[in-house]
Amino acid sequence: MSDNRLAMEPSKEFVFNYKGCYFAVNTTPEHVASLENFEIKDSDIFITTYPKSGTVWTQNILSLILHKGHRNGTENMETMDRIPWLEYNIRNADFDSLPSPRVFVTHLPYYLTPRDLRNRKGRVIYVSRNPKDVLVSYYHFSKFIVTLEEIPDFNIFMERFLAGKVLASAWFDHVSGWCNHAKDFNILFLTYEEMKKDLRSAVLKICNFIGKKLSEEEIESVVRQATFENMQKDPRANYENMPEDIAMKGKGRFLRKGTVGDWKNMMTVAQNERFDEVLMDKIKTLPIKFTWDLDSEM
Ligand SMILES: Nc1ncnc2c1ncn2[C@@H]1O[C@H](COP(=O)(O)OS(=O)(=O)O)[C@@H](OP(=O)(O)O)[C@H]1O
Repeated sequence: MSDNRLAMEPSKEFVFNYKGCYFAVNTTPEHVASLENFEIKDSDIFITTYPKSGTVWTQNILSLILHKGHRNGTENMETMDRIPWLEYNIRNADFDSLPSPRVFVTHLPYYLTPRDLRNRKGRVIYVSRNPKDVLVSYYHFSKFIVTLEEIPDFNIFMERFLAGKVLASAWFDHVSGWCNHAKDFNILFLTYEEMKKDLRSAVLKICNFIGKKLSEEEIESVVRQATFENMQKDPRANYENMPEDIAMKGKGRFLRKGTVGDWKNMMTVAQNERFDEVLMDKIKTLPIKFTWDLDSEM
């Protein structure tokens, strides 16, 4: 294989492909396959995202909404124990014994989710983010998380991202798959940018969707603790106590910048044109309208 083609292939040391989707090697094809039959309860909630789209943010919001002890700081439970990863059950959580409503987090494409979920059982909160910011966030993340292949050259990382040769595969396939099959799910769509613009409204939408009534004061407390600045200071929200096998290499932070439009600080004019050439026509077919910076909407 030529050097160029080699550079495009994700290393098998880090990922495997299962039914057209790349997974990190800290799960197994058997575990992913078993999820098809995973039994869903009506009260279950799934936070579903493509990587770097606001997953941890939404996890923290759900923890704050659902758990008084999390909200008032009397409980100190790690986010990944409170809301475990469905396809990466790294702490071997017993999913059956989680208190109701159980909340899971996942990067699964729609077609690999549990069958019950695809029959409108349980609830899905799907959060998406403009893909240029996703790309830049993903690039920085891959430099400091042990389980991701580090690709120092941003050009190569971008080409892999555009070709779907990264963990969770192609951004467009993920988002369009979920949008096109929305009717199969009981689903709420949110964007990172709307959360950023008006966090309170996003929190209220989530409360309404999951049928949780909170007082004004409680809502205020959720919103306050879910801001970027306050989450950065919260070790639970900032994933400071990660297990060693997925820990950080020490060059970055989980909550890095938390802004809309950071891609402008990273992508050259040529890279931006290349990105648009590959993805922009496709993006325009999506029902979600992305915000590229806080002053402009598509
Ligand atoms: N409260 C709050 N406000 C604004 N932005 C926030 C917040 N919490 C997390 N983030 C940003 O979300 C990005 C990480 O995305 P994910 O949590 O989806 O990453 S992961 O897929 O779970 O690895 C990552 O984005 P970047 O800063 O652009 O890298 C985080 O900083």
